[in-house]
Amino acid sequence: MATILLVEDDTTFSQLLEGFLKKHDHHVEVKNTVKQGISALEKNTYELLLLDYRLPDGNGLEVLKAAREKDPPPPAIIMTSFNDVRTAVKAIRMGAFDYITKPVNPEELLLVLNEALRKKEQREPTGRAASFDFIRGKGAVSNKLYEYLELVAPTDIAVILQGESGTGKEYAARTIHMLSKRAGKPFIAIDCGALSKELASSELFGHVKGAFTGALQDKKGQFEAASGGTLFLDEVGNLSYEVQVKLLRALQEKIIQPVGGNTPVRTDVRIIAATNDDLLQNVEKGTFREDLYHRLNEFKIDVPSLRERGGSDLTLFSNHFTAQAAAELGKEIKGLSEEVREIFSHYDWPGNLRELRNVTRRMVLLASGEIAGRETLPEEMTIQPDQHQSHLPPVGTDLKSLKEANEKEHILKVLEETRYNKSLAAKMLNIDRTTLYNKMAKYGISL
Ligand SMILES: Nc1ncnc2c1ncn2[C@@H]1O[C@H](COP(=O)(O)OP(=O)(O)OP(=O)(O)O)[C@@H](O)[C@H]1O
Repeated sequence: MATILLVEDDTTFSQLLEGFLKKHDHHVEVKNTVKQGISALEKNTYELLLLDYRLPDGNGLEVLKAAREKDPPPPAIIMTSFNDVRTAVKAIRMGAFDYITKPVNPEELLLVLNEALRKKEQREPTGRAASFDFIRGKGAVSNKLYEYLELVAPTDIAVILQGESGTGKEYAARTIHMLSKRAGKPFIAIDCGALSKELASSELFGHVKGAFTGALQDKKGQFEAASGGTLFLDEVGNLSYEVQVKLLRALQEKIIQPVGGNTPVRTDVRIIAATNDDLLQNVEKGTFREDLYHRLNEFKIDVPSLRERGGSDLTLFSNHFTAQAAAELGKEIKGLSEEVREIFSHYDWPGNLRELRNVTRRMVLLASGEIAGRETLPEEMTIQPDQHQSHLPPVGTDLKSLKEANEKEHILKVLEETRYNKSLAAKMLNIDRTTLYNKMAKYGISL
């Protein structure tokens, strides 16, 4: 049983959810606005947050931000529409545990919720690396990734894993740990994006009683908890300058100093850092210390996006996630239909493996036969570009309309040529992805 804060403005839906969660022995408190959500967080402690993205006075990310001030910050799940998957990706970067797309399927929610609560427990100090199903992939790009993981694993060098959200950086870090001589010791993952400036030092290095208001007793930090093992710093670019200085010292001198304490403590941890951003750019912008960058960057591994992994990996991963969801949900699903595979191959997966896992899990939940078909896909994934064309007003004869019609036609052509790989299409069109998305929205192309 967990105490859950649900922030959702649709009252009918929130009542339904509340009833459903209560039936599963959870205690639920419902708030309808960002303001109410933040004020509830100030007064009470919750084990999990369930946040609607669009709220009348703002969005769920604002509540998420306020939750980072809590020690420890509770895991949060964002509920969002499929079209807002990019927002969800942003939420994950800000420390959300996961997202689910609306309309929310209660069984799916329960699954994600239990996973979040389980993971919360695992993250408590001294947790060993939990067993996990790591799929290597079989395309050339995936082989290269695994080769690098194997190569660095037996050493003690610091590693930066760079890749888009949901590409499997934490999984890659766990793999390095499991293949290393530290495998028998703890693997501790810290989501630096989820820590406030104030809490980050105490979370990493610990504190002594009385160090600040609320420090009621000595607390060991994660450096000590991971002793002999591996510390995974996710979204390392989010650490404040002050914490970066302390981290550098910990890495260089292998000693840490708990907040408010005078006695240095020796540490022995291997650091693996992950980032979505190009940290070097952050160095140039002055938001990330250059000396720390070099210290962390003893070896850098690019974790490929799902688009880059190629079709055979897409099949491999979707089979894996389908089987995984079928086992978890006790359903007899054998696979996905050919039509679904075709749609998958045209979609560009901005949320990468996490999004593929979420989409397949939902499909397994909704499927009634042995094969999950097109009808179980989120509707937005099944719209063809030519369907949009028929909805558009007829092309005018003025120059502006002609130019736009040409532009639209050209974008569609390039999208087709690239099999709807939007990154590649943007490259070919010599525009950035955001511009391409804007133009697609303008012309009603939404594959
Ligand atoms: N190699 C893999 N084999 C099987 N599943 C994987 C693998 N990599 C990732 N996944 C799945 O994708 C999900 C997201 O992976 P992970 O959390 O490692 O991504 P990430 O890159 O660290 O994300 P973020 O940047 O948002 O922190 C995992 O929970 C898991 O379900």
